Amino acid sequence: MWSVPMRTRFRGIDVRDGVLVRGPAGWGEFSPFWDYGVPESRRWWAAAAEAALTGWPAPVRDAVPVNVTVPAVDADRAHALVSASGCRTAKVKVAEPGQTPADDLARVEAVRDALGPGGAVRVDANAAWDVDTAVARIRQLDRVGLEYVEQPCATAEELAALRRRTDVRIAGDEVLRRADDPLAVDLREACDVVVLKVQPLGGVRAALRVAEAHGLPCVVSSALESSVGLAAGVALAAALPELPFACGLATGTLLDGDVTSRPLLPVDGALPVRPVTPDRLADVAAPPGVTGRWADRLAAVLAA
Ligand SMILES: O=C(O)CCC(=O)C1=CC=C[C@@H](O)[C@@H]1C(=O)O
Ligand SMILES: [Mg+2]
Repeated sequence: MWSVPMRTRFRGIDVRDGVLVRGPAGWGEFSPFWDYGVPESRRWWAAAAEAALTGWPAPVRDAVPVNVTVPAVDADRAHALVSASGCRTAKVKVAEPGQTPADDLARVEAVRDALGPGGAVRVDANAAWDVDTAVARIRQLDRVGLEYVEQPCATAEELAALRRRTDVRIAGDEVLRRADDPLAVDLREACDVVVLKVQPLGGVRAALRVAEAHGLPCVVSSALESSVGLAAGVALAAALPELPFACGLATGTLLDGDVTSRPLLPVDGALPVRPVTPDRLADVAAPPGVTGRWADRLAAVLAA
């Protein structure tokens, strides 16, 4: 069990932790967020089991372009993060609690300034808006030119209603990864892009099936994993027949530490497709109380 502080609070999280498992095919990660219950966490376990027992399909590319992920920080910090990243695409968190529309606009403008006109800016609202609010906010943020807006509203019906009222592409994230059956959600009118996350979808092969079922362009993004979990995301991105957009897999830079001495961090806006060996487990070992909570959680997921 590992535990690492976040450099910046993200999604209300200050510390990220999880379980690594080793099997004949390699290492897998099980790290559902603490607010996720047992039924939802089963798919996260399936992803870890796949990595450890079976491994992943063969890659069709040897590098994966990635976006820098910009938390809900002030405009100056956002500018510095993007400038330091080496990435040509940035994903900016908007509509977070405590942030005003003016804060969001200032952050997005700073990111556009850091990237220059040739870069791509996307935003993620994590389902915070109703349709009318989304129309208004997207119109305002699109002043800088948006590549897409990720999960502006909660449901597929709302996304479809919004999509009829905006020219900016809509990407679906929670609508898929938190669905009871991600294969069965009807996204035809709702989305232009689907966001695939390996653990929430139950593994690399399961995510490839989701991609095939929806037939839309895909972006692979992380669940804020250690480099062991990120490697599964890279494997998915490397196995997709087409990869038209940068992926959200550069989140290693949000963690203040990692399970390996060779973390998966972006170089020139891309991650290499390569195995990750967790050789720093002793340095990032979770404290005893946290280890006990993970053991209980794993037992509950395996029991049912
Ligand atoms: O997509 C990225 O750039 C990084 C990953 C990321 O943003 C997320 C990871 C995990 C939980 C989420 O709140 C968040 C997202 O909503 O996409
Ligand atoms: Mg998202």
